[in-house]
Amino acid sequence: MAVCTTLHTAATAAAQSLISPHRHKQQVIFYGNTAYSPRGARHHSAALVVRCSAATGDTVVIGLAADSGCGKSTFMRRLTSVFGGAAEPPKGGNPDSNTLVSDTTTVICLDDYHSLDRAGRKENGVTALHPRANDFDLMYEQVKAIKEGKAVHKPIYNHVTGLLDPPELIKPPKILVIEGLHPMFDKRVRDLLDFSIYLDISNEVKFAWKIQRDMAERGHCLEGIKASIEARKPDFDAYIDPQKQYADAVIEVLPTQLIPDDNEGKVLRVRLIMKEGAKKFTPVYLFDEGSTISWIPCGRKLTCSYPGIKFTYGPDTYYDHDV
Ligand SMILES: Nc1ncnc2c1ncn2[C@@H]1O[C@H](COP(=O)(O)OP(=O)(O)OP(=O)(O)O)[C@@H](O)[C@H]1O
Ligand SMILES: O=C(CO)[C@H](O)[C@H](O)COP(=O)(O)O
Repeated sequence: MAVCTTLHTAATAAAQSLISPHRHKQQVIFYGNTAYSPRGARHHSAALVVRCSAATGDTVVIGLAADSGCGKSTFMRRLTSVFGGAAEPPKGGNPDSNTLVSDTTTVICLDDYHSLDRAGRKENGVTALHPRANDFDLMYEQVKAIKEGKAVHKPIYNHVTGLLDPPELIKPPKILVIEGLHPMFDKRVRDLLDFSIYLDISNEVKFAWKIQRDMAERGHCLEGIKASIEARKPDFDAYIDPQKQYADAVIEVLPTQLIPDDNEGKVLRVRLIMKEGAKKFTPVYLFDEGSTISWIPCGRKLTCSYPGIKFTYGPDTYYDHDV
């Protein structure tokens, strides 16, 4: 249950509240000469702002799953800015904290629930993707507590040292995002999620992104990155990839089909797969439900080799459910 307030910038006195059956919080801004309130009332030359917050005050929890180097941080930065405010590490805390806090949203990285540090994983011959290297009991207890409005002391996995650092305090935000390798792996944690997203990046694209990032920013050599990708593959297939069947939305990023024999990888094919009947969210469409758009630039006018754009919509099935 959410309480929503609509505010009209050209009619400041006109503010009204409504109760929505959806519990998630959102701010929707409609611009234009004519704006419609959710009840259908008409307002001219106004910007309509709808602000919703949970009537019960509990935290909305979003899960974002993907393999390392698949764009979780990049996607999160965009998402938190959509929810409001710039996301920053907790002030005065551990400089190597993986947490990001904004006005509305706290993003915690599930790497913080590694139960084995870098040396421990090496000793036990397991990768960070293996369930044995992660503490799902603590993950469940802490996400549940935050969802119920309680602060927790969450551990920190330090990616610089490879060690487990002293915990940091996480206060319950309006929106909690848990991002990492396993947000949908443990059923107890999965059941706490109000919405879940899986970034499904094809191998070709994943390798290109990871190689470029790890060489430029993390000082790894090409051979080392390739070896690490190979070593993680069996655990990725066993423990990470299967989570996509549970996601409310899957974003697939694949090589383009618009450029024959493309090896630059700059143009990508993206498929947004949305589960039908997700309880708390309505589907979104690139243009409009059911529409397909194709744009081919005129070769005589353009000197570049861009292949154009295609937006295609269609119903499908994915892991036995309608999408
Ligand atoms: N949407 C995108 N389009 C193009 N490149 C992208 C996109 N998202 C991510 N990348 C590239 O992939 C690299 C890895 O992305 P990012 O650091 O967000 O991944 P990550 O999943 O958070 O990784 P890790 O878990 O290892 O920290 C980035 O440096 C960026 O160059
Ligand atoms: O898959 C990963 C998620 O980010 C990391 O490899 C894992 O967290 C271990 O980190 P590091 O390589 O820094 O020891």
